[in-house]
Amino acid sequence: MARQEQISQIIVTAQQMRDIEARIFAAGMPVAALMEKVAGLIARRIQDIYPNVRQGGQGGEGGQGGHEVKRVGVFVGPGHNGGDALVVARELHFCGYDVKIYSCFSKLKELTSQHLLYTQSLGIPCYESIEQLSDCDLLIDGLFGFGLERRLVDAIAKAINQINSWSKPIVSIDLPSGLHTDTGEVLGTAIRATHTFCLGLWKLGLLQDHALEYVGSCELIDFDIPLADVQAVVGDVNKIHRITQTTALSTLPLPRPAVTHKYKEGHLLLICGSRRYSGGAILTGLGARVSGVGMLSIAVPESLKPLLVAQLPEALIIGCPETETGAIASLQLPENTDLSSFDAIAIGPGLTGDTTPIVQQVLECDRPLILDADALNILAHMGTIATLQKRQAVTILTPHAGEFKRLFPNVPDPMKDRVRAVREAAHSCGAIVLLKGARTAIANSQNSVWINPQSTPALARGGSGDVLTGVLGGLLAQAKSKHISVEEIVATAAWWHSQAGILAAQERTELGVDAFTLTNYFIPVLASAWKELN
Ligand SMILES: NC(=O)C1=CN([C@@H]2O[C@H](COP(=O)(O)OP(=O)(O)OC[C@H]3O[C@@H](n4cnc5c(N)ncnc54)[C@H](OP(=O)(O)O)[C@@H]3O)[C@@H](O)[C@H]2O)[C@@H](O)CC1
Ligand SMILES: Nc1ncnc2c1ncn2[C@@H]1O[C@H](COP(=O)(O)OP(=O)(O)O)[C@@H](O)[C@H]1O
Ligand SMILES: [K+]
Repeated sequence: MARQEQISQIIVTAQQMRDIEARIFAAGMPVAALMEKVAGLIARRIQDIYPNVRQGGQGGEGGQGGHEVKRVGVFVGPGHNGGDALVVARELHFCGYDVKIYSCFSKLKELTSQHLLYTQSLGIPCYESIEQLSDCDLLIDGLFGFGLERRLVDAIAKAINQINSWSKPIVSIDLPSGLHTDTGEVLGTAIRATHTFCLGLWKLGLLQDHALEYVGSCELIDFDIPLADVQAVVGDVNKIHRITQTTALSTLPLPRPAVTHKYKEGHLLLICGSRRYSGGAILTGLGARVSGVGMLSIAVPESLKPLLVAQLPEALIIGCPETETGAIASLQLPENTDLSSFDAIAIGPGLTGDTTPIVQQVLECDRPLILDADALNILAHMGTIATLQKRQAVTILTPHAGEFKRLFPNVPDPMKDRVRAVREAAHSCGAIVLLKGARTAIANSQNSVWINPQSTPALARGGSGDVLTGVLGGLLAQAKSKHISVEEIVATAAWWHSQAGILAAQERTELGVDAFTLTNYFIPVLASAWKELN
């Protein structure tokens, strides 16, 4: 696998980044040389996106003409994030931008202090009041990077709030100042960046939901960290993986073997729907359809059968006896079939809370199982950890934050640190847990985590989770004879779902992605990614 791809799949904490940095320095790389290299890359990227108006705007984002600027304001903090910013300031000055610096710290790290002296010798003005930078067209945030651990208060907090109030484009170096590098938590206040140039390796905090309002569009500035150093620090356990197109495509059941048949390509059973929530069953079925699964059976209350047959003519619709409320009363599988006949089972969407015996029965079977929606709430009532401890086969839970809290009342609040929460949850119950959100996070019981780095708020709509359950079920069923880890399959389903949402939103705006429409975008996304690969 190409180096760039390997780097793009890694996510680190602040401590891991410090350890990696220490190895590079111990091997002989001078600190100043590394700063020079990194900041040079940042300066070049800034010139691409924000070309200097004096040079007639030759560059531009992606070379197509960017946002021209003349005056650049650079905010300099006390550590090496400030040092990076000063090197950027100097380079932009030499490229003809009008650069002004703000720095209000009495004590700077040695290297940062030297760079400040040199910029002053070049005649680049440095101010202690941010007001002097209010007329700039572009702002560079080099206040704090991964060294920030304490809350921002007093003058610096006030300055950041004021900078945000100007509504100017802001480029943050490494991460928006004020965000915690690991949790993405706002430490008092934080810069609201337009672009974040993350240095070297993806920092975990940038991939946490509550950081998203602050990070703007993120890109990685690769500065050739040796993979051996990364591997030595990150290791293979407790790893945090960033899901990419490459990992997703390598997991999908493509190409198919030339000689195969429908049962070899997986038999999925969906158990879903009720008289009240019939749509959930349809959407889950349509999700399963796009996965390409060989055989699809869907157990629904008898009264829903005609509806499901009309929507999914290729599926075997199993009409089950229903309760007075129109929920499935008992699973009435076809003759010669029991739950062990299926390669995977997904249960939950639209079931209602009246199906506890069904959920219990399914939990007792030895098939790979996905629990979603109402099945999760029923599991929470049964006692998540005690119930799941009895299971031998793979279990996947796909809660949103509300369901998550009901399932795992003793795990720290996912609103604060979703990655820690999902990790502790998976560890405590032995299942694979997919915590839905803007940056869906998946953990297994061995503390490994996968984060889906791109998505769209267009997916924040009723029914889009049902589609995910169907897709995931279909992929899981197809994986039966292939040596693909279940975690990778779950990660791939999350990636595919988001990419379908992104494509749909590009074509139809963020308001045009209802769950039914979403199902039409899975195959176009896959077709273009597959074409790119081959
Ligand atoms: N690793 C790499 O590969 C590379 C790293 N590089 C760059 O180094 C950056 C990390 O640099 P860093 O370690 O110097 O920390 P940084 O984030 O600048 O700030 C820490 C300073 O802030 C201070 N401080 C903290 N809290 C505070 C508060 N609430 N209020 C006020 N002050 C507070 C704290 O002071 P102290 O705690 O001692 O009081 C300390 O001095 C990294 O993000 C990247 O940009 C590149 O140059 C090359 C490649
Ligand atoms: N802001 C967002 N950005 C990206 N994806 C989102 C956002 N909000 C929700 N989603 C995704 O939309 C889906 C919603 O699922 P869920 O809440 O279970 O809905 P439902 O049960 O109605 O189908 C999840 O896959 C989730 O990750
Ligand atoms: K910063």
